Amino acid sequence: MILTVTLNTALDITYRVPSLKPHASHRVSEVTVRPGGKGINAARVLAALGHEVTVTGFAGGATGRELRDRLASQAPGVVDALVPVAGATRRTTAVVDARTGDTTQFNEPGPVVGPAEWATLQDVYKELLGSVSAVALCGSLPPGLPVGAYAGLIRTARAAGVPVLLDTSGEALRRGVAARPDIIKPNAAELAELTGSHEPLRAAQDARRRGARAVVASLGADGLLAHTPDGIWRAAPPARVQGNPTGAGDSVVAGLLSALAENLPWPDRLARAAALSTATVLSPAAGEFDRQAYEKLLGQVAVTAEVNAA
Ligand SMILES: O=P(O)(O)OC[C@@]1(O)O[C@H](CO)[C@@H](O)[C@@H]1O
Repeated sequence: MILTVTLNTALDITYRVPSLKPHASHRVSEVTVRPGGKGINAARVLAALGHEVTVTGFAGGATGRELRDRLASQAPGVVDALVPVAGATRRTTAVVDARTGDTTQFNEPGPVVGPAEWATLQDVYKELLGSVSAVALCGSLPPGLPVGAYAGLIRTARAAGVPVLLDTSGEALRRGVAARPDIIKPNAAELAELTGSHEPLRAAQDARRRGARAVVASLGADGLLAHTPDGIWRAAPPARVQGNPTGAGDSVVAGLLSALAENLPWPDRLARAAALSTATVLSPAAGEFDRQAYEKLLGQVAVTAEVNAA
């Protein structure tokens, strides 16, 4: 069983408009609503790959109810261990410009989580850790939670002997890295913010020095860069694809955990993660991927070892 934690879950709304223009009124040609937030997206991909997966995090209000209903109906195989909160789960809106293919994202802050709710979440998490082989901690923190929330969850996972992956940003990432997670999965901007370096290889090395055991950086169309105790690799998909990139990073997380659960070596983990990520861009909504494209891409991702010159 794999566990994903999304402290700031979201009802994900995707609007498709013919052409997005600031200051203009738009007719939305297509609306997609999905249970979301980064860990929930990763869990949906893991379940589609055939893994047993449980999600925890917070859900509250009418949006939280809708999220849970949709999880039951749209995410078969994902076990719901979400913790109720008094505040309402946020909505996040992605607007896809059909002309350019560009996506613009609006993320609400999320409900204020109180100390008693946070304590309940930590109890549920500790109990779940007893029956999982790996855990991913994903996304932003809702207001009210301590900025070291993920760092605490990482320490708990380490004490339980469960491999832990962290995918967050800003100060939560900085504190989390210091708690020594097994893997972090920043994008280029998050890695640069953490380390002050815009050179991904140097930045990944620095992030490891700060405490991450392995770093897998998602570099958009340039694919993945992995800096690990076993070596350094780049994984590049065969070509740049057009589509909705929302959730592409969550599919990297799913690919890494899926291959970790099967005990695959790093190059195979990276090939799976890069293929899933690209296949997610080709599907209309986060948490979903084009299976045919994924299977084709798996054999086409180029994974190359890099010599560490630093
Ligand atoms: O505010 P966060 O937690 O950083 O990001 C939230 C979010 O934009 O990330 C996912 C795509 O990765 C969406 O499903 C979700 O709504």
